[in-house]
Amino acid sequence: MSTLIRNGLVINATGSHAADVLIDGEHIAALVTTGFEVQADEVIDAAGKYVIPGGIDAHTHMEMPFGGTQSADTFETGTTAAAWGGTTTIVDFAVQPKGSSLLSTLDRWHSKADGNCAVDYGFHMIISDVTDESLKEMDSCIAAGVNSFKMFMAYPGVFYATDGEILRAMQKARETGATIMMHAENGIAIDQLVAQALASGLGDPVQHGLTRPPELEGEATSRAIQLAKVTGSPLYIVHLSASQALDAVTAARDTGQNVFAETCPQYLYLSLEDLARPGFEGAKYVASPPLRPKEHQSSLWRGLRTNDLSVVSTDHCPFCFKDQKQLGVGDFSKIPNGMPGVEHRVDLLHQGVVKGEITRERWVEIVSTTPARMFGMYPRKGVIAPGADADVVIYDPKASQTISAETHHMAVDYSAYEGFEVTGKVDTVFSRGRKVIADGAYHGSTGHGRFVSRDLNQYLV
Ligand SMILES: NC(=O)NCCC(=O)O
Ligand SMILES: [Zn+2]
Ligand SMILES: [Zn+2]
Repeated sequence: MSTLIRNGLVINATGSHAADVLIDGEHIAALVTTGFEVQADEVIDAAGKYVIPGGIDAHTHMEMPFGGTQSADTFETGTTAAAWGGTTTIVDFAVQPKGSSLLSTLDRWHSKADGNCAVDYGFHMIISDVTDESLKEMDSCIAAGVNSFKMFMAYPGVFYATDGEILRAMQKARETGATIMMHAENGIAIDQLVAQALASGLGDPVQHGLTRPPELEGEATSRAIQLAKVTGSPLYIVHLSASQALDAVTAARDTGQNVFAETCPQYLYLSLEDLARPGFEGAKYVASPPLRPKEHQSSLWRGLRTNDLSVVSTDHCPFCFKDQKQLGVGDFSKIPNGMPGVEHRVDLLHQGVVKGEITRERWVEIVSTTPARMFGMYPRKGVIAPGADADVVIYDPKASQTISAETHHMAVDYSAYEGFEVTGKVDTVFSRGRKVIADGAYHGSTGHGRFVSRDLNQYLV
């Protein structure tokens, strides 16, 4: 089956030009001068629209166990919602329970995802038990296409790793070429602040933000950077939310250290004011790190322009308001941490283009090309070029839409962006040559999505 996308504006991270895109089977076969005679089984007119590489969301949590419940999207519902939003690859986190091996964890995540995804997927591994055995098993994970490992400086007693444990994992990463991803918040200090707030009778959702001050994200980020420097390991800071943390990343990058960071749409568009909504509404916005006062947002946009922030991922980790978030009524520390977003990342970042914060090429770079490069999928993914997977989105930059739980496809009963009016809309989505979204309908199938075994990082960004 071949498809010709005619008359669109092809946007890659490196530039934009008018071209027709020929898809043959699962791959992009050619970029052709607009109007040049080419035979294809199907021809789609993309006049007035953008043709961009499918989005890559490098940070999702489908079916993730957390705080006695699990995130509401399955791999099936979550990847279908991703497709609706122009994301054709997710990288989800396999979570090692304490006492389990990394390989049994990987098997467990494969059994959840394999045969159930609408678009392609890969895995990172969360190491919550640093033992001689788990460190050895990092080699087997790498051989199995999983070469990025997340660690936590937060959540003592659950995922938390000591500085010594982090140092050992970083040494192993240095030796193997793996990437260490860090949840950088000082969990030991935060736990004290949480206990003090609860002891004073302060249980509302806004306390989640007040007990996790930005300084404690800045401190943990600096500490992770120093540990990475000592070991010579590259470091990727996940879900960076605070200007203090960004300052630390910027300073390290200015000295040439291999430190990278992602932020998330919620930190660009939502704020502590949302956590402080009346009643229990703020629970919808509980995620860690927490939403920050609004003034952090301009620093984050600046970081995206200067490439001190290289990626925007969603940290999609949805919990329903009606039952799951209610676990924390009266005690904010029991609200399951996480927010939905996998469906809206490409659109929300396009608002950065509309408002003049970033160029449209930078938009493509942030939502697709850099995650592909950073996590060993480039040039298979992240680019419109001959030979690449035909993960292609036709995007209408002029269409408008209103985000709402009434119309979204994520299996969660609220939208963090309810009522947001956005300019731009996904028109058609191809996943490895298969048309999965077109004419306002889903045409994909569960099980089309394939596991992406990722190559070791080349640090091209
Ligand atoms: N971010 C969040 O609150 N939940 C998901 C787990 C994590 O990424 O730390
Ligand atoms: Zn995290
Ligand atoms: Zn996360």
